[in-house]
Amino acid sequence: MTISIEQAWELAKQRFAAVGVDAEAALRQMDRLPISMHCWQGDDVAGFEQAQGELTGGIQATGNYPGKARNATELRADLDQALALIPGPKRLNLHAIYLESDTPVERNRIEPRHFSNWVEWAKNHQMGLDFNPTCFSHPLSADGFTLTHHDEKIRRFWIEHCQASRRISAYFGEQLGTPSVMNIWIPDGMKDTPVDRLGPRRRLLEALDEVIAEKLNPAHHIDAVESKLFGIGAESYTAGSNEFYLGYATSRQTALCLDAGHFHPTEVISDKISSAMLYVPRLLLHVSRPVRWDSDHVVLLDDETQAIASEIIRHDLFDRVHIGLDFFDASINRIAAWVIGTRNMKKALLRALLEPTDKLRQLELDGDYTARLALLEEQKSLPWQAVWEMYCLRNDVPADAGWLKTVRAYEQQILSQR
Ligand SMILES: C[C@H](O)[C@H](O)[C@@H](O)C(=O)CO
Ligand SMILES: [Mn+2]
Repeated sequence: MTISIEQAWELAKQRFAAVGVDAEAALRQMDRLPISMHCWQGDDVAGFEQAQGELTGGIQATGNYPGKARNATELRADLDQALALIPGPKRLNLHAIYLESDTPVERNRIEPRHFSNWVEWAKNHQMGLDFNPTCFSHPLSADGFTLTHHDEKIRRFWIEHCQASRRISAYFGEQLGTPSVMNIWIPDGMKDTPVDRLGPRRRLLEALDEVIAEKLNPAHHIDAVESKLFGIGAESYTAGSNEFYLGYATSRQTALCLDAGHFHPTEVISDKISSAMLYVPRLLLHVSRPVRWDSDHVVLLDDETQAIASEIIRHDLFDRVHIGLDFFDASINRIAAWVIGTRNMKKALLRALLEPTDKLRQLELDGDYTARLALLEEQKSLPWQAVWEMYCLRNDVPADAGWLKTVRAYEQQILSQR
């Protein structure tokens, strides 16, 4: 006998109701939690500038799976495929190098019009856009410094690039009716032990203050800053460290971006959310999967992804935490990578929404840690998957691994011809 998605859902609803959880309410909450998908998974962070150079800045996309997007039209078509296989609200996160122009445009001269096709596309999808200045893969970042550069002319170029990026971000927000989160990440650092750790950080502080000086409508644009521990070729010193940006975001009240791959190997960002939230107005998450280093593997439904989701749900941080993804795997089908990682993030959110948190909280307050552990473990095997499948059904996307067939067909018809 085959049990239908509807039948399994009815049974699951009763199982969750028995532990005090309203599964229907959980599905309603899912619609309040968009995931910002990163465009750069589709082309290995190459972008569409006229003079394309190599990927620099201490980050790497490894693998050469065929079929990567070569222009914005192809990237949008690939995104369309991925989006159609992921349930619920999504956003798209763009980098400045994904501009469209017939003639070369210097990065400090980029304008909203270079992104108008993206805005039209987002309108058609009823999606918000997020943005990032691109402070890497450029001749003026070749020596490893951008906003911290000791050469005032080069520093000015990157300040202007970030200022121009903010105006594009505000244009996204104004056009789409939802604020664009603009994240600043710079690769600046040193391979070997520096003598002067303070100078670059002081210059970064001043440069960022200039970048964010222009007042923009917070309904259109949100500033975020992203720290990092080290990059390839910048192993000994990173100017934009965790302490630097926690201080910056706290003192300037910008959003703080926590990337899962940007800390020491045993540190987890799930444990940083509750601390940072006490000091900064908003968080941006770059959910990623570091394997031994900041390797940007596809997000799994693993303990840390679950812990991140649980933190957001348990503390009702829906409106203060922006969930973005940051992985780029070039060794597998790139559309499948988006689908797997984004569905996993959403599954983690749903599982968190199906947790009997009030009961667990009470047990903790009562000091009954035995029951807390017992319940936490038992609820892992409640039938959340039946709720997930109903969510997929209602959103008209494949409930199970059936989505892979669609990706394979697209690979055969489209990707293999590139
Ligand atoms: C391409 C992204 O902006 C980049 O991955 C950045 O967010 C980062 O995490 C660098 O390690
Ligand atoms: Mn990141």
